[in-house]
Amino acid sequence: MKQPHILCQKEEIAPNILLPGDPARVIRVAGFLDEYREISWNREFRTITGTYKGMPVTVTSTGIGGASAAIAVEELIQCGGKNFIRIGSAGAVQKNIALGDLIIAEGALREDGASRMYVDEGYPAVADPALTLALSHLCKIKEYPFHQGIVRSHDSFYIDEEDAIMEKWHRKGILGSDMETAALLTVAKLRGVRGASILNNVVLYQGDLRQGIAEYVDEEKVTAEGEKREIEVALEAFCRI
Ligand SMILES: O=P(O)(O)O[C@H]1O[C@H](CO)[C@@H](O)[C@H]1O
Ligand SMILES: O=c1cc[nH]c(=O)[nH]1
Repeated sequence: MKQPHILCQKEEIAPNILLPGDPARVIRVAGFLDEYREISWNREFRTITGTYKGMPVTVTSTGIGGASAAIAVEELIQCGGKNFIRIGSAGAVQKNIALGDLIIAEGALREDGASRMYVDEGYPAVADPALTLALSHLCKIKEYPFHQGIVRSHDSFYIDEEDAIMEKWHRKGILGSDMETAALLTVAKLRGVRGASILNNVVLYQGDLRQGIAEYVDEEKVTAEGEKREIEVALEAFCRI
């Protein structure tokens, strides 16, 4: 049976799945694969399945926010998905994180609505240790600048209190801000699959949010390179678990 939002069924989906937010990133991942075929594209959910160094892999875009990310993950699990790595973009919450640096989430603050509908806030959103270790090990070997720790996932970009919230989490050592990591890690843990997240920094701490994201969309050099690195590292991580 085809899943109602992602429009995929069991035999079309690999156990190892990359989750970008943006459907355009799906096709940029395709460039790293030996071969691939497009399975479906419905709403924000674009899915391809192919192989990387002979290993089957699926890539599905989750759209913006925890609500759509949770739908994608739930339906992909129904199709046989077992290991999930988000390959996202984020804004830095620390000054030492440069554009294009990678942020590996050990866990996520749950400031999103979707994960809180699943379970109380006290339940931690924790990344799978094996996938996370593989991601950081690969960044080290390749000498890609990366930072590892807690990220914050939220639901609303342009709220009046944004600067004050970032300042608060800056003081607590949070590394970056995105919108889907918490939902992915929470749903993955509740459903007994592996979830991890690696993020490409596209906005400097206290930098201009609109400008950072616009430059990333225009494939500005440093953040485009960060994206290539997170894709490469995530694909390699699947080969090591
Ligand atoms: O680039 P993606 O993976 O979509 O990630 C980030 O970018 C979007 C906002 O610009 C949000 O989805 C946020 O989490
Ligand atoms: O600052 C940012 C940049 C990308 N995505 C976010 O959620 N926040």
